[in-house]
Amino acid sequence: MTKIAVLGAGSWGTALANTMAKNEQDVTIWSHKAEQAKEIALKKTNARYLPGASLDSNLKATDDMALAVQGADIVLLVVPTKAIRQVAKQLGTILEEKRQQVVLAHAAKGLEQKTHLRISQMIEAEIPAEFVTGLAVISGPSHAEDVVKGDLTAISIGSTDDAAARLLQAALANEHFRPYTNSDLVGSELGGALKNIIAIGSGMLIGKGYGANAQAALLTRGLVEIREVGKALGAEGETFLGLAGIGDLIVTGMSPNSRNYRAGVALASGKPLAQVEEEMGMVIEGVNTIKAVVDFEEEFDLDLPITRTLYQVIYEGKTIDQGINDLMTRPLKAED
Ligand SMILES: NC(=O)C1=CN([C@@H]2O[C@H](COP(=O)(O)OP(=O)(O)OC[C@H]3O[C@@H](n4cnc5c(N)ncnc54)[C@H](OP(=O)(O)O)[C@@H]3O)[C@@H](O)[C@H]2O)C=CC1
Ligand SMILES: O=C(CO)COP(=O)(O)O
Repeated sequence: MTKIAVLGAGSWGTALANTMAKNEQDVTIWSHKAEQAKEIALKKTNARYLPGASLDSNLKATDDMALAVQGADIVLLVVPTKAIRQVAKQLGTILEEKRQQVVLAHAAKGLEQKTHLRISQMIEAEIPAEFVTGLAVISGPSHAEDVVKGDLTAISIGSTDDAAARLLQAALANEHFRPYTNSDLVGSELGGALKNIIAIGSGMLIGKGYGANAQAALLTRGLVEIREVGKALGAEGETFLGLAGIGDLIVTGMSPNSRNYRAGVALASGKPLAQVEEEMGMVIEGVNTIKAVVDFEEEFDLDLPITRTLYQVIYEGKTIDQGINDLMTRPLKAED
C-alpha cells in the first residue's frame, strides 16, 4: 500500500484522492478549510465541488498539512495554478523540518502569471531538491465529475523519473482509470495548460450557434498553435498527439463539463468575464494562461492567430463576430 497526501480539495483533488482511496491506497486529502476537511472525513462528500458524489470510506481528510504529509510516499498538489507556489512553499517547510523525502506530483493545468513558469518549475523553486525523489505531472482528458462516476478514463503521467511515474501509475490504475506514463514532463504540462485557451474559443463558437465543422477547425488549428508554443518551450512535438495533447483538447473543447468551454459559452452570451468567473465558482485556468501565451508569440517569434484573437476578444473588447471574421479572412496559406 502506498501512502499518499493530496493537497487541494476542489473537484480534481477530491476525484484523484477518491480514485486512489478506492484502490485501497492510504490516502489523506488536505483542505485549507477545516469545515471542508470535516465534511470529507465524516460525511464522505464534497458537496461544493462534487455535488452528489459519494466518496470512498477509506478516504481520510484533514486541514493540517503536516499531518496529511506525515509518512507519505507521494505528495500530489492539486490546487489552481495561482495557489501552487503558496502551497508548495508550505509543503517545502514541512519536508525540511521532518527531513522527509517524497515523490512529488501535481495535476494543475496553467502557467504562473508574470513569470510564465510551468507548475513544476514553481514547485522546484519552492521545494529543495534533496527532499524530492521524483517529480511527475498528471495530465490528459479527465473531468473530475466523470471520474467519480466511474466513466472510463485514460490519463498520462509525465516524468523524467520512470520509477516515480510508475509508483503513481500503480496507485491510480483500476478497471475504469488507465494511466499511461511518458517521459515528456514539459509537453505533458503544456498540453494541459494550453488546451484551456482553445476550449474557451470552442465554447464561444457553440455559444454563437456554430456547429461541428467550426469546432473541428478550431481544435485542429488550435492544436498547431499548442504544438508550436510547446516546442518553443522545450516539449516534444509528438506529445501533443497523445492524451496530454489532442486527448485533453477534445474533452475540454467538446464537453460541457469543462469550465473553460462553459466560460466561452457564457462570454458569447455577452456576460462580462468577472461575472462569468463569479458564477462559475471554480477555477477557469485558460483566462489567465492566455496572458502568458500571447507574450510567447513575440518572445519566440511564433504565429498564433487563434490565441491572439481570443486574447483580443477576452481582454481588448473585440467582438467574437469580428474575431471570427478576422480569422476566416486572413491571407490564404498552405496547411502547416
Ligand atoms: N476539475 C477537473 O476536472 C480537472 C482540473 N484540473 C486542474 O486541477 C487544478 C485544480 O482544479 P480544480 O480542483 O478543478 O479546482 P476547483 O476550482 O474545483 O477547486 C480548487 C480548490 O483549491 C482550493 N484552493 C484555492 N486556493 C488555495 C490555497 N491558496 N491553498 C489551498 N487550497 C486552495 C479551493 O479552496 P476554496 O474552496 O477555499 O476556494 C478548492 O478546494 C486546476 O489547475 C485545473 O485546471 C485538471 C484536470 C481535471
Ligand atoms: O482539464 C480538464 C479535463 O481534462 C478540466 O478542464 P476544465 O478546467 O476546463 O474543466
